[in-house]
Amino acid sequence: MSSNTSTRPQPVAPPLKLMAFNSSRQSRPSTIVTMQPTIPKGATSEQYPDGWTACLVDPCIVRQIHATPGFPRKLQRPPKKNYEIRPVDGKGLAMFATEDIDVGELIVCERPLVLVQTTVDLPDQLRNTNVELSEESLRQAVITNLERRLESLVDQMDAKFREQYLALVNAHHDGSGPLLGRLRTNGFASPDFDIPDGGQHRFSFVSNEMSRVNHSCCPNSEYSFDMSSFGMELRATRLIAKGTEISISYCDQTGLYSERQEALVSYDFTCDCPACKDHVSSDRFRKLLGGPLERILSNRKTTLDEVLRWIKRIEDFGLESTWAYVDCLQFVEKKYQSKGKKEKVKYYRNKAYKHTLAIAGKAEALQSMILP
Ligand SMILES: C[S@@+](CC[C@H](N)C(=O)[O-])C[C@H]1O[C@@H](n2cnc3c(N)ncnc32)[C@H](O)[C@@H]1O
Repeated sequence: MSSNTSTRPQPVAPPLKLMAFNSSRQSRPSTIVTMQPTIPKGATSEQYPDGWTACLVDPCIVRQIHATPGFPRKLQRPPKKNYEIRPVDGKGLAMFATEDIDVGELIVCERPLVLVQTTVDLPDQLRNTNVELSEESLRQAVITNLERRLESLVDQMDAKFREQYLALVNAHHDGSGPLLGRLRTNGFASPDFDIPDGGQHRFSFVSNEMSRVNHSCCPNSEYSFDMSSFGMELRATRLIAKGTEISISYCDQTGLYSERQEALVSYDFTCDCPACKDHVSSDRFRKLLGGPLERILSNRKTTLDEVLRWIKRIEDFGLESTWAYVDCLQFVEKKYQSKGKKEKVKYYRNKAYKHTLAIAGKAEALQSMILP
């Protein structure tokens, strides 16, 4: 997810769309390996209740993961299970709150089933051929290649995790193959890794329970990734009342209706969230979240009341998972600070912290408390 009002790095992203395939014949081949970090060969899922991740990535990525301070920390689980997964009309399975869940509260923390580098080079036989191939043929060749690699990866998974992966939904009927289709339907983009070739590589995580969270353009939760525990974390971005469906956004929720529709096409459903139902007013507001709000927040003359009204409007449009919202909260905190209103400062600081925690995870939230 990206924000129009902040240049801060966004460590998480929505579930993947199939990546821009590298169709350059000259490109350097990347070595892709299959491995399971830190888990001894032959280990079973019973021995490792936190699970582990089958990786289909360049070996240098595995080295980077291993070099993360504290890796592999134990997963931080919520103190009590606060959700259930059950079918819902027209959406397949869905995740529901089984009690009220507060902003910033952890809902799910799980180790991904797979981590896959989704930008892959052309198979050797195609790279070495002199025959000109159409973009579509190249795309199909890369898809087939990745499907084969995924077959080998899935074959090596523990039986329980393999079963979980194969039970996921595949919404992609465009020649992706059953394993790549599942990756594309359920994948979450990972944080960036440094690759020595300097290329723009992309990675995708798939996990078990979190894959059951459906989409909304005004979601009530957000995903982040904690590298040291290698855990995917889902937290509430507004109060989720018991019985409410838990949702995330699969696309940039600050995008306009037409942009969101386009981004969602490959998931094979029509979004009927409030922003899509009333797209005229939601588009009008979303257009303001970019440049106009940014200018308002950087203008010294902007008043506290003005930004408090913005906060209310962002909440009315269900956009609390955006950086625009956090930026407004931090603006208000600073204004109260300049007025010496300690209680208000504490309140808004805590609110900004909880939202940053939900959007970007603990490391980023702690960092935001330290920064002036
Ligand atoms: C990541 S899966 C989510 C869990 C899925 N419902 C299941 O049964 O496992 C994504 C798929 O769920 C369905 N889906 C997600 N959000 C939806 C929504 N707002 N309305 C209808 N279907 C949705 C679509 O079929 C989509 O391709």
